[in-house]
Amino acid sequence: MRIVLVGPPGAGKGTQAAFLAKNLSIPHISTGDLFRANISQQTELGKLAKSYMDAGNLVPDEVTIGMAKDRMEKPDAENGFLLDGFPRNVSQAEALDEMLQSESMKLDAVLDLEVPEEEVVKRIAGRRICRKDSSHVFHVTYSRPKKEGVCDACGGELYQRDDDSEETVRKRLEVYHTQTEPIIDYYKAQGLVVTISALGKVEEVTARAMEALQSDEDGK
Ligand SMILES: Nc1ncnc2c1ncn2[C@@H]1O[C@H](COP(=O)(O)OP(=O)(O)O)[C@@H](O)[C@H]1O
Repeated sequence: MRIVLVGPPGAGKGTQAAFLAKNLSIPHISTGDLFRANISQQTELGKLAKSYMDAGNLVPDEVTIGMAKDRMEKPDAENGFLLDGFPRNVSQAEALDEMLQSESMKLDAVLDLEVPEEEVVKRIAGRRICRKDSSHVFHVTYSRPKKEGVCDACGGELYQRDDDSEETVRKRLEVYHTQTEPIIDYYKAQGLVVTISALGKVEEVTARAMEALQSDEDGK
């Protein structure tokens, strides 16, 4: 299966993607994680991306599309993938379509995670992420980790992302509305969009997503 996950920052895309990719036996490809790996390895690409990310802006398409394409061409992605954070604007969506068409492939579904705006700001400002596994996310506001700064799941160090300050979150939301949301209509025109609510427990959202993807497949 080839799936694209969309939704505002803080919708839980990364968390859901990790579970869904496991359930569906396809690789989870997150452009945000690819950028963060480049930042921690201090590559040229990482240095360039960081300035955009810290300001809450999109990294330029020239850089992003090439990086996403390289990752999708890896052997593990031959039979499918779950894209998280890509495409993030209409020109990236067009580039993805062109890339898939040239290989006679197509997307199976675009899963849209819906969450109210107030919830997003609350979730992100209080979130801490594990350095060992970025799908281990904790919210100091409600699921406080048992020991401050330590991941309950694996013992890794928890940190706050540089772009998770309230000011940057507001900018990321604005960028989401103006640049990313239009891809939902772009994909609706292709009949690919499946929308679910991202509220509730992590496992409830995963179950909702699996069910929606399944009935979408059955309906095709
Ligand atoms: N496809 C993309 N195009 C441009 N920039 C991207 C893309 N994916 C990630 N980024 C950059 O990385 C940042 C973090 O993305 P991500 O980890 O997906 O977090 P979130 O979905 O919570 O905003 C974005 O704000 C943006 O600067």
